[in-house]
Amino acid sequence: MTTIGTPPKNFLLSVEGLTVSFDGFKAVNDLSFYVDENEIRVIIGPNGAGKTTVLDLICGKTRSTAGSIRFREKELTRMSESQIVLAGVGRKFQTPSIYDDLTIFENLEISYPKGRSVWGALTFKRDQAVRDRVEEVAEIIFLKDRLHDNAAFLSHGQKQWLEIGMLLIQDPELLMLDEPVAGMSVSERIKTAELLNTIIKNRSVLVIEHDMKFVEDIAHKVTVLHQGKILSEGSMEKVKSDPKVVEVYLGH
Ligand SMILES: Nc1ncnc2c1ncn2[C@@H]1O[C@H](COP(=O)(O)OP(=O)(O)OP(=O)(O)O)[C@@H](O)[C@H]1O
Repeated sequence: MTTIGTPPKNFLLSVEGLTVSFDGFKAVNDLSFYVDENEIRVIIGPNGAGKTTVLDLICGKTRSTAGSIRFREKELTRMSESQIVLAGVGRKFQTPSIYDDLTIFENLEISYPKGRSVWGALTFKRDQAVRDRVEEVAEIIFLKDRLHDNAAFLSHGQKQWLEIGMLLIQDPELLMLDEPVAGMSVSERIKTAELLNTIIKNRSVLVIEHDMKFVEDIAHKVTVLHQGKILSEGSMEKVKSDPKVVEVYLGH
């Protein structure tokens, strides 16, 4: 029998029935959510709600017990961490993993994907393409005039931006960030919101965040997790006024 009707919408990321059980404890429990193209989605929720575990599952660091994670036409639950990166999913962890003794230029340069060059043996052209891309990314992360300084001299916030830049240079279609503004100054936080709004022209961003002011500045949609399940979902306005969210999270 054929079904006639509107085909399901093509989301960039479709998470369905996702479950992971650690010794019988379901840290993520039958979770479903959908992320659009060019969307900034923020996941919030109390400590232990399962937020980090969701990102671990998407990037392949943790294996699911059940459920599906569709990204474009690919089923990520069956792929290795490196295959998931190649498929276009970038993940930034809380602690920056930049090289302090290299310059900002060098940090970005070493993150440029190898073997993706269309120039073949024309090394000269490839080098120019890398330099152009490094400069383009440096501008987005507000570090264009610092390219030849060692990363050690950057502020905490600038180091976070550099690490975002090291992911951006690989041009991921989905970028996942775990508490990107933790420890940042107010002005750095505002610039980070600006940065995210620039980069979603070519991708979607999935962010875990506790800083509600920042969430208000960036979120197109908020997913509130509690005990591995969705407690509420929608605009910041909507979830903020949801009594369940106030009770388990925002009221504390
Ligand atoms: N590898 C693991 N083995 C056993 N339990 C785990 C593992 N990873 C996470 N958990 C448990 O799963 C639950 C969810 O943890 P998770 O770190 O995803 O929460 P979170 O929402 O990110 O919290 P926080 O805001 O504190 O970072 C916690 O109870 C945690 O102890």
